[in-house]
Amino acid sequence: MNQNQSAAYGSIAEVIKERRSIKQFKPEPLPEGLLEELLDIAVWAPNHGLRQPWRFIAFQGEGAEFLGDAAYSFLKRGAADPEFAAKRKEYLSSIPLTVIVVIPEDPRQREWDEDFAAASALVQNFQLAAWERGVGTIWKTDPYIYAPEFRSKIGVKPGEKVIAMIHAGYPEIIPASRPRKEAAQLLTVVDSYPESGIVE
Ligand SMILES: Cc1cc2nc3c(=O)[nH]c(=O)nc-3n(C[C@H](O)[C@H](O)[C@H](O)COP(=O)(O)O)c2cc1C
Repeated sequence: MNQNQSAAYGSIAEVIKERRSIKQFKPEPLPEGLLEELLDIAVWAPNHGLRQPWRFIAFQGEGAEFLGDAAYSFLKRGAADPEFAAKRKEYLSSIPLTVIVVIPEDPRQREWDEDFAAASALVQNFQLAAWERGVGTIWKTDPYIYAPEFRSKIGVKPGEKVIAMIHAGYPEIIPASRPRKEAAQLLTVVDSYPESGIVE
């Protein structure tokens, strides 16, 4: 990477710190091809054995309406407030783009953990690449992603794990950032041989 390239969009550190989770989006759709462009960046996430365990299901346009209806049939059946269910349906239907990220469930614990971690890195890559282009996202894990009926309606296969539902679009409102703990409060540095033989 040369200096000109790095100056084009701001540093990685800036993009990481300035990205915010966006809940309110402008109605305009994202440009054609942007979804594929963002995914082609996101898939450069580290992943063990280059298993690339993920696949994606995207909803936009009338697809967003379908997604809203699928969530509504789940929400209205539960104890949830009917007004909440209707509002959620309307909200989901209005989101310019929703991407579902899934991985196969792996009966081997290590591979399963690795694939989950790799797909999480992919989701963050997607969010950062989007933010760099002025597109807001939010990573959602709403309860319906665990509901068999909702999952099968939206094309998630048995034996697949939903890692994220990513909503995306141009931000209507960018919320203020909430501070993070300083690393110094969380960090244990071992820079001498522990006398007890154990890191305290
Ligand atoms: C695994 C995961 C699941 C999340 N699920 C939700 C969710 O279901 N609803 C929600 O409002 N935000 C969700 N978020 C977004 C967080 O609430 C958000 O990242 C956090 O409030 C910090 O805000 P920021 O991203 O703007 O810094 C999720 C984030 C992660 C990493």
